[in-house]
Amino acid sequence: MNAPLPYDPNRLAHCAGEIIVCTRELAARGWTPATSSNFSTRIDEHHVAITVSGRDKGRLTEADIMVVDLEGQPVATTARSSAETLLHTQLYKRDPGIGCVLHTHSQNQTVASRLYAGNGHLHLEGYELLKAFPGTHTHETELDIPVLPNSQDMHTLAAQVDALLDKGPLWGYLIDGHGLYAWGRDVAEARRHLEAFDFLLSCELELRKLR
Ligand SMILES: CSC[C@@H](O)[C@@H](O)C(=O)COP(=O)(O)O
Ligand SMILES: [Zn+2]
Repeated sequence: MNAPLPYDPNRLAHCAGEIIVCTRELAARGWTPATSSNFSTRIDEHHVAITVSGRDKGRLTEADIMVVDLEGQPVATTARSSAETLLHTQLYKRDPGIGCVLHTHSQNQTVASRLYAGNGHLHLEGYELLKAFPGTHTHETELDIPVLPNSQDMHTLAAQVDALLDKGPLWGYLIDGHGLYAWGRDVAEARRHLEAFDFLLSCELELRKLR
């Protein structure tokens, strides 16, 4: 077996700090109930900092962040990474420009995923906030958020995500009864996408109630 490639511990400390701050803020909004959700950032070409499985995401410390390689294998630790590690590493592996992946279980995300699972996607158009996504300069834009069937088999989910990514650019997807994945070049961009998706979902849910 080859020795694991080294990574810069200072870069890991930086990544862990970013994950901890971002995750605490999202947890404070109630988007990570009951230890759900997982978060990662890219350390370098070969390594990713990711949350340890099962930790309370509102109370993360550096000990709750570990390193995996792009195959999702732990590096220099016996800790167990997120059960959904593959859904993070598949994105880093496919696109070197991706620097951060955020997954949350907010009520908006979960309810919307249930309502639109039958359609396979939720259609958005006419919202100013669509400009939060790269390459979008007007509210006169259409965007479909895919909704995948849930599975406990990450290879099944990852294959469906790969098929979506083969079709064109994507910044996030819902999983039925589960939550939302969103990503970006760095933590700030991934978070902008996550917040935009959640806000747009909340608008669609509210409109459905009022109609
Ligand atoms: C606590 S139920 C949620 C989990 O099954 C899972 O969906 C999740 O988001 C968190 O899993 P984790 O292994 O802690 O990363
Ligand atoms: Zn989850």
